Formats: sequence, structure tokens, C-alpha cells
Amino acid sequence: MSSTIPSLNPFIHGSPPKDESPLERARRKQEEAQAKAISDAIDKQIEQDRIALKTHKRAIKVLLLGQSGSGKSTIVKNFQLRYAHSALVREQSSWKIAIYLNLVRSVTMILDIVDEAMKEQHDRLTDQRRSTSPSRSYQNGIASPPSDNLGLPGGGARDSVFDFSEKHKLLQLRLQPLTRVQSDLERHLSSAFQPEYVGRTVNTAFPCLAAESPKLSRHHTKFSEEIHDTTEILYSCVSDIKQLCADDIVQQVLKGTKPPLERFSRSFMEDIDRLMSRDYKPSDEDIVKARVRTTGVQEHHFRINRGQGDEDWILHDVGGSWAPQSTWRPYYFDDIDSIIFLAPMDCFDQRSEENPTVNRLENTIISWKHICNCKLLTNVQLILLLTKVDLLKEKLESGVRFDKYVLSYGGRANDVLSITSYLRRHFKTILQKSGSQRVFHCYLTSAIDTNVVHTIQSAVLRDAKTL
Ligand SMILES: Nc1nc2c(ncn2[C@@H]2O[C@H](COP(=O)(O)OP(=O)(O)OP(=O)(O)O)[C@@H](O)[C@H]2O)c(=O)[nH]1
Ligand SMILES: [Mg+2]
Repeated sequence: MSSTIPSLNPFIHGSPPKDESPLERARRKQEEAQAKAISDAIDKQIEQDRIALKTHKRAIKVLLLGQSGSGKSTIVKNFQLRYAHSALVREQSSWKIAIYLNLVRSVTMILDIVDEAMKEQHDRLTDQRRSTSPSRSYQNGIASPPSDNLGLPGGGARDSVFDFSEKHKLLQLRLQPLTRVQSDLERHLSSAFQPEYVGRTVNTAFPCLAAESPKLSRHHTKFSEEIHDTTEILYSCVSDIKQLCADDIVQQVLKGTKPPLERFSRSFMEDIDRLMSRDYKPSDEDIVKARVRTTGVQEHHFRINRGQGDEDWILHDVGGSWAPQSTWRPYYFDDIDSIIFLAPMDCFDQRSEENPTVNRLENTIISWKHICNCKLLTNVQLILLLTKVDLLKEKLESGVRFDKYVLSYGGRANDVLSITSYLRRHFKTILQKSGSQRVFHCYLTSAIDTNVVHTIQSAVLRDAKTL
């Protein structure tokens, strides 16, 4: 007897005809089997959706907010390191490409800066020659005054004279292929997949890895071959990159440049021999330091057991040029338990990427104000992370003064403790002025520090009874 009962099968109606031929019977059996497979698949999907919905309902949902580069994805990576290490391992080869891209971008940036300094110097020398040339002075009837700064009016962008030589021009020439390497690596990480995956993606920094369509995997294979050629070009440039970075004159040029090279790039450059070995696999620390801009909203699920049963956590990482009115808003305000707001403190002397007329710290304060005043978020717990404390310390130690950029800071001490206390008070006052009854949770952290996970967990669970 067949195990499929036709009357219970939603796809088959009635009992089999009495005069059914063997061929018809076989066809009917096949159709029934297909119908059952479809029905089972639907049941399975319904069950999975039910479990997912239940998990989602009971999960602790956290929204990470902060300007581009503030460290949201770095926090997610630290959670992955601790609770979903296999996800990071699965993405290891993509992180390798990202790390190479970070490195190559830094080198091309140095080349651009050197190129600009060379041109400036060339123009300056040409002007000087013209202004001191007797024939020209007589010709114009103007005697140029002697100049102590190579004739640059008002000191110009650069006051120093750099002793560039043929060696620098040669290095520039030999490193030219890096422009192509950069665009190939960029293409690999983003372009081909981007339009299809902008939006909400789950548990991956690289939406392309989540794709299973044959079209995309064919593309992936083709690209792996291309990437092989690209990395070969990169390997062939290593000794020139090292020469460029070790060069005294290049170092002098970089010293006077703003913005300085980002710290992660510097540390990748210092480690170039390890990174460029042919069997290089990114370490966890490399992955945490690597910079890949997030596109759209990424959702990361973690099942965490800290000795008192399982907890489901969902972290929403809102990437890109975040602004209060942008993408996250329609989705999350009524469904989120906590907002982790990242305020990087080292950015007080930088301009906002989103709006270059605004200071980055000021931009962060404006966003915080907006969140505190948002009526729709009244019941959402707010946690402020004052981040990049390590970079703030480094910057202050290098002699940059906070009060030069934040006038209201007055004549207070230019040290980490005084500045962080000042900022903490400032953010707290904004929350209080908004009329909110929420507790002010504020922590000093570095997103690259693995302890940030524990800080977030304790902060979120501190108000757990209200979740
Ligand atoms: N030294 C140091 N570096 C940090 C810290 N937080 C983040 N970074 C680095 O800053 C870079 C940017 O961090 P991300 O986590 O990619 O920033 P994001 O907020 O996700 O940026 P978008 O995806 O553009 O929105 C990375 O290279 C991090 O390693 C920190 O506290 N200290
Ligand atoms: Mg990000």
C-alpha cells in the first residue's frame, strides 16, 4: 500500500481511476511523490519561519549606530571572534583581499602625496628661478625682493624643501601598476555584487559569500583567477613598497600631511613581509583591524551561552554614511532593545566624511542629540561608547591640542582623562536636556579591544528587566 493517502494530499484529489494503465499509474505515482516533496518543503519552511520568528521575538536586538569608520563592524567582528569564529574563518580569503586593499590604498595614497609634494616643489623652484632671473626682472621693470621661503607667498602649503631625486621618480614609476591592483581588488570586494545586495544581509560582511546562485559562483571562479594575477603584481612590488616607506624624505613629507595615515594601514605596512608571504592567512587580529565599509544594513545572529542557558543576540550594523534620517529608521525603532551609539574621540581635528563642512566630533554630537530627542526611541535603551581612546591618547601625545578645535574646552589639561570627562559630561547633559528618563550608560572603549564584547553585554543586560 502506498504511504501517500491521496485524499489527505492537498495536490491530488479523488481516488485513482479503475481502468488506470501501468503507464498512467507510474505517472500518477511520480506526480504524487513530487506533490508530497513540495508539501514537505513548505511544512519545513513554515516550521523554520516559526522558529526564526520565535527566536527573533525573544532575541536581544541591538542597533549599532555611529558615523562611518566609528567601529561598528569592528564590534561585530569581536562578537564573531568570540561566538561565531567559523563565520570569520569562512570569510578568511575575502578578508585577505580586504587587507591587501587596505595596504595598497595606503601605498597609492603615499604616492599621491609624494607626487603632489614633488609638483609643488617643482613649481616653487620654477617661480624662484623666474623671480630671481635678471632678464625677467629687467624685462618687467620689477625687482623681486629676496625671499627666505623659496618665494612661496605666506609660507604656502609646505614650507620644507625636500631633496627629491631620480630614485623617487623611479619608485613612482615602478609602483604605477598598484593603481590597477587597487581597482581590481576594489572590484572584487564590491562592484559586481553590490547592486543586488544593498539592503539587509544576514551574518556576513561579504554579501557575495552568502550567494549560492550559479551565476554568482561562476563569476566568483572567474574572479579568483583574476585575483591570482592581481596578487602576483602586488608581490612583485613588495621591495619597492618597502623602499618607499623606509625613505627618509618620504617620511618627512608624510609627517606634515593631514590627515595622517590611518593606524590600521600603518600597522599593515609595518607587517608587510608577513602579509606578502605566499601562504599568508589573516590572523584574527588582522581581520579585526581590516577596514571594509559596510553597505546597507547587516544583521548578525549569535547564540550565546554564558552559563545560564542560551541567549539569542541580533546585532544590526548600519553601515555607510549614516545620518539620523537615513536607512535604519523605518525598520528598527519599534523592534530594538538597545542602541549602541559609537562616538570616536580621536576625530576632533577631522572633517566629517558625510559633510566636509562639519567637524567629525560635532557631527557625532548632532546625531546623539537627534537620537536623544527622537520620540519613537523613548523606550529604547541608549548606550554611549566613547571609542578610539587609544587613538585619542596617541594623538594628544603627538602634540595635537584638543582646545584648538573644541573652543568650549577652554584652558583645561590636554590629557585623556580630562578630555573624556569633559565629553562624558557633554553627552550626558544632552540626554538630560532632552527630558529623557533613561539612565545614562557611558563607557570608554576601543572597538579593537576584545573586552568591548563584555562591556556591551553587561551594559545591555543591566537594564534587562525593561527589555
Ligand atoms: N585603534 C583603533 N582602531 C579602531 C577603533 N575602532 C575602530 N577602529 C578601526 O577603524 C576602522 C573603521 O572601523 P569599522 O568598524 O569598519 O567602522 P564602521 O563604523 O563599521 O564604518 P562603516 O562600515 O563605514 O559604517 C577599522 O580599521 C578599525 O580597525 C578603536 O577603538 N581603536
Ligand atoms: Mg561597517
